[in-house]
Order: sequence, then C-alpha cells, then structure tokens
Amino acid sequence: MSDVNRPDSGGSATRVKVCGVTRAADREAVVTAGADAVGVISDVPVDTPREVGADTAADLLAGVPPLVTGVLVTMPSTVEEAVDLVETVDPDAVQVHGGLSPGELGALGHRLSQDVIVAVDAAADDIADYADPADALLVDSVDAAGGGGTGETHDWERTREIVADLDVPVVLAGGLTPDNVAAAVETVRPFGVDVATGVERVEDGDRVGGEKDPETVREFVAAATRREVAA
Ligand SMILES: O=C(O)c1ccccc1NCC(=O)[C@H](O)[C@H](O)COP(=O)(O)O
Repeated sequence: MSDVNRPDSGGSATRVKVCGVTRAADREAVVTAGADAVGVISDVPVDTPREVGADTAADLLAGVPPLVTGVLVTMPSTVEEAVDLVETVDPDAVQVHGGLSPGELGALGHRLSQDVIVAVDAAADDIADYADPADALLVDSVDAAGGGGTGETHDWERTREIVADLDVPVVLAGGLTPDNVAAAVETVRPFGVDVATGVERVEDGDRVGGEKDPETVREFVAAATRREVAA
C-alpha cells in the first residue's frame, strides 16, 4: 500500500490544482488562494471554453510564480506533437489526456525534463497500467472523446480502492466543488485534487465557461486543505 496517497496519515495537506485558467487575472486569483498548481489547456481536439492557443498558454504559465507548478494540459495524438507543444509552452509539468498508450507515455517521459501527469478514466479497468509511465495519475470523469472538464463526479469508493494500491501520486478530479471536495478527500485520500468547472463564475444562474470566480476558488482551496478562508 502506498503512503503518498494518504495525506491524513502523514499530516501533509492535500495539494490543489486549479485547471482551465484562460486569463492572467484568474491565474493571480488561483495563486492568491493558495493553490499548488495552475493548469492551462492548449491543443485539445474537443470544444471547450477553457482552451487557449499555445502562445497564450506560454504567457500564462510564464507568470506562475516560483513554488507554484504551472501545468500544460493537452491531448496529443503523438509523442512528437506533445514534445513540440511542450517546447513552445515551457511548462513546469505536462498533463496528458486522450489516447496515448502506456508505451507512448513512457517514451514521452524520456523526451521531457518535465513531470508527466497522466489523466485516466475513473471508470476504466486498466488504470494501473498507466502508473508506471506516469509521475502522477489524474483520475478523472472523462467525456466520450477522452477530455475532462465534465463537471461530473464518479464512484469515489472505487477510486479509493484503486488509489490505495498505487505508489504513484494520484490527483482526484471530476465534478469537485467547494461543497463536496472535503468529502472527496476524506473518501479517496488522494495526493491532490483538481478542479475546473466547479470554480467558474456564475452569471444569472449560468456558469461562464473559462472564467474563474476568485471567491469560489478561495473556498475550494480552503475546503480541500481544511484551511480557514481569510476574511
Ligand atoms: O476542462 C476541459 O475543458 C478539458 C478539456 C480537455 C481535456 C482536459 C480538460 N480539463 C482537464 C482538467 O484537469 C480538469 O480540471 C478536470 O478534467 C476536472 O474538470 P471538472 O470536472 O470540470 O472539475
């Protein structure tokens, strides 16, 4: 059994990544809230309001301060495509969604100096196969195309059983919000949590895709880490 995915046993706080940042002001809000990582999505073959071009991704991630991890989130169809984008964007880490095989992900890891976070479908039967080439696994609720940002939770009890057997750090994702993240952490005991839609701005009852709400981001980080929200 792994220790890295049981934050309560070692007293360490759950790490928090806020994903799908598209604007410098939102990046600042995420950093100010105390998140450990900022995710910027680029070059994904799905329709999402959280995608930005490679140059914007590079600019946004260049503004992430020291001691916070800037993560490029992408869905490459080949190893070469991923390497090219990473060279352009220059992130601290890369998160890969989509169809690369464990062998291809291993090859990608050898080509990069950055850590590779591998996104896997929480409902899949072969999650453990991806642990070897991954520096961390992001266990997510994915859509039919393999993309994230669904805003949907999955079976946390099943994920807890998988996490308990893995030595690689696991990041729990999918439908997390300030209201449910503490229960998710308690149930799954992951190394970290990740959120995209659950901290977006709401206007007239509708979520504004791609725009974060600073107060909701603060509430999320506080709930995930059990810190007090500063007044
Ligand atoms: O957010 C997207 O639109 C997206 C599209 C394609 C690939 C990945 C994407 N998001 C990656 C993330 O890390 C999300 O934070 C994660 O899937 C959780 O999203 P949510 O359920 O909205 O919190």
